[in-house]
Amino acid sequence: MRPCTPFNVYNPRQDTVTARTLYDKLWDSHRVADLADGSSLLYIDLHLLHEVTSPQAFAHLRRAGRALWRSDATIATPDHNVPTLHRELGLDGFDDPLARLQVDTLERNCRAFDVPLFPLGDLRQGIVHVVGPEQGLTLPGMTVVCGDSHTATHGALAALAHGIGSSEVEHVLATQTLRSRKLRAMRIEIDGELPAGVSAKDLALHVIGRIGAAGGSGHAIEFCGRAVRGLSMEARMTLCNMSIEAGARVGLIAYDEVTENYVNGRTYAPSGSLWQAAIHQWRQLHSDEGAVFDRTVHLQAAEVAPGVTWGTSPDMTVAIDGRVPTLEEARTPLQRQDWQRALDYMGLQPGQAIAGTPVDKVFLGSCTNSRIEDLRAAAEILRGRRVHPRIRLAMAVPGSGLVALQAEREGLDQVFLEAGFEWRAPGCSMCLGMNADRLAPGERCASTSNRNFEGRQGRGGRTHLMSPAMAAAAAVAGALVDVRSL
Ligand SMILES: CC(C)[C@H](C(=O)O)[C@@H](O)C(=O)O
Ligand code: SF4
Repeated sequence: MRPCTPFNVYNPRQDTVTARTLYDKLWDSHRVADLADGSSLLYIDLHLLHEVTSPQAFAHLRRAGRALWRSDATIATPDHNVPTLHRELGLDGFDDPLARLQVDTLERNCRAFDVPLFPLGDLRQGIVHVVGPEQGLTLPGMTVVCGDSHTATHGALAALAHGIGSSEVEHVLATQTLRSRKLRAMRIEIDGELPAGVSAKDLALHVIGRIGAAGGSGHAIEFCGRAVRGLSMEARMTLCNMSIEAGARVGLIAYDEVTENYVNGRTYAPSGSLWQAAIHQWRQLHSDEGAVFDRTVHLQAAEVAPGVTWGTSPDMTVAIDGRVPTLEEARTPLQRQDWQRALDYMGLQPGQAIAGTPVDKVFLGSCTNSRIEDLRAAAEILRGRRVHPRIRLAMAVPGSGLVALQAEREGLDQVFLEAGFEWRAPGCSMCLGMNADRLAPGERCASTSNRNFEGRQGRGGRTHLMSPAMAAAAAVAGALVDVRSL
């Protein structure tokens, strides 16, 4: 273990810069001041807002008579509780008065405080973590915050990105800075290549299964190694998105050509000479040779198989050809208790094969897996096939209006509809059931989202997390199945 400071931090009094991690570089370049209690004030480049965690912050600002420090570094879009049907009705399409009030309040606050907004009905509206990178708002080297734990997603672009609480949302709105404590640095190196039919979601579940749901706590994780470099930008977002489910606030991937090609040409990305200047700097966004991490984990990509969760925590995960654990396999009495409770809640028997478990609903969406590549992967499985008659509802919920448009241009919406899926409007939807898209008690769902906690998708609902291809395969088979066997 090494102390985080001062040895690995750029010291302006010295001529030499010691080897730094990517996290060190992002931290150092945003540190405005060191505070007496050991925390630091970080400058925030981009602040993303949604309807659930911003209302109190605006209310407090109003009461204190404060303005926004930089409304142009702030952007908002409603996502968590928007309905995914009848969007042509606007606010009249909401059955839930609280959800309607929150979305209406977001729109009013944005008007009053001059915050750019992608509102309902705008093609750019969508899940905030899909929208930021898609628009080129999230850029390499930035600090990005949002009142939302899955802000870790944006770290895939070599940005320091994490969730903040409502009072911090207020602080950032008023000052464009955040009081932060430096995290420890963890490196997860994934060697080799992912086998055919295995995606970034399977890798994310594998990582969480190995290090545990609290394995990354207190750390900023940097994912590296050949398997990570081989991932597309969208796949990298899936991996970083799930860092929070491994207990880490931050997930990072170094800048490379994949990042550069993804960002180039996006609406808010720099262009011309600014682009040239930007890429010159961005190319430094990697951990230096010899940079020291507090913890390193090595994993082999060849060992990753299509995964599925069996329990009520994302680390209760198993390869699709595996078995639910028996209680005797628990390492501690506490784990045994957790597993017993999870098995009861999920209606599963210890030691049973996970494949073949019948499914009632299928949800394709969420900030983890609702981008165009996710929809393509699912559509590829569904083309020419039908949803099993046992499935009560299979829904595809694109991450943004622009993702939906692209999918429609490629005819993917037709593939979903012909297979028996519903094609819905963008939002968080059944990822957390803050709108009408929910599981009924006891219903079992094959879901591409990121959390399988008790009641997450509706009271008494049972969630199995998996990749888009695996969820599509479950829709066809009416049960959990190995997508490679279809
Ligand atoms: C509502 C919001 C605060 C929450 C989060 O922070 O993650 C949500 O997005 C979630 O996924 O549970
Ligand atoms: S899609 Fe799910 S995980 Fe992502 S921000 Fe929305 S509710 Fe949270």
